[in-house]
Amino acid sequence: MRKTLADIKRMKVEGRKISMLTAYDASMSRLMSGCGVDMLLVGDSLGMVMLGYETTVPVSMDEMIHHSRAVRRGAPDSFVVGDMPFGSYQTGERDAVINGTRFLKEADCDAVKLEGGHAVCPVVKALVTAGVPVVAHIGLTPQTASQLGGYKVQGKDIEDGARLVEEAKALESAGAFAVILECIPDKLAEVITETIAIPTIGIGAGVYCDGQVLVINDMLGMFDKFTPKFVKKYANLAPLIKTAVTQYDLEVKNGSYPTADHSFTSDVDYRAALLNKK
Ligand SMILES: Nc1nc(=O)c2c([nH]1)NC[C@@H]1CN(c3ccc(C(=O)N[C@@H](CCC(=O)O)C(=O)O)cc3)CN21
Ligand SMILES: CC(C)C(=O)C(=O)O
Ligand SMILES: [Mg+2]
Repeated sequence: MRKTLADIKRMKVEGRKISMLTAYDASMSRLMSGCGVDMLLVGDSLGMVMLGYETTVPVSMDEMIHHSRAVRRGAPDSFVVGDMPFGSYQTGERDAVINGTRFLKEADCDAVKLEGGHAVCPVVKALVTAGVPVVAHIGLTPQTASQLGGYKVQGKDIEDGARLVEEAKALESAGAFAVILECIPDKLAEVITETIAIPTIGIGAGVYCDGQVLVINDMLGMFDKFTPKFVKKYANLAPLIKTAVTQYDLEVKNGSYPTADHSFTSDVDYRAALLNKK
């Protein structure tokens, strides 16, 4: 059964932790569905993880829709959140609603996510009014990381911490149903979590958040370009993948793959019939 918005919001009230992971394709979302994870996020991190871009900035709406549709096909019963890419909500409420509704109409997403604080509150309000549930995202906001001086921990002094608390409150008032807190000190995340009534979902924001999110390829140990401090590798697939691919290459080249076990047979004597040979 697909969770509802009310189910997610109720989890904070009842003190049950919310688990979220990214998913980018149908094979993975199919494997992940039924594991108990409350929400799948089709993150614009797919630009870096799946498409080889250096940042999330170049990711397009069409790329996000393409991957969101795949995730939905693999996990018809999961709560899926589509990450609005850079440029899809910065040009005004009208564009944000046009793009946000695309995630629901074309990819059957349950909600969208977008980055930013006070600046995006009018857009959050417009989306929610239009019927598009919104997850907010503050702290380290990768789409504007260049303005933050890179992928750096945010809210490290009291002034910046206070700003993040105010942003969280404003986003709640604007109608967001949850807030992602990325790369902020754990005790600041605790204060934000106690201050707002909607769930906080942390990534590099410590244990006091109402939920957690990670990039699936990071936690499976199959993304080795960089590893943020907050990543815990629940598996180490990279060496397994490399060993398997190396072994396949060896066996193809030495003729030990395929064997009869992996081949199809027929009683027809093809050599005699087609080549007139015995
Ligand atoms: N594979 C992957 N995982 C992610 O978590 C992720 C992406 N890609 N792409 C989009 C953003 C970028 N993210 C990042 C990337 C790097 C750091 C990082 O290296 N942070 C430093 C903090 C340094 C500091 O300020 O002390 C770290 O050491 O973790 C954090 C988040 C999170 N998102
Ligand atoms: C890291 C999460 C929160 C995200 O925005 C993404 O995967 O794009
Ligand atoms: Mg993102």
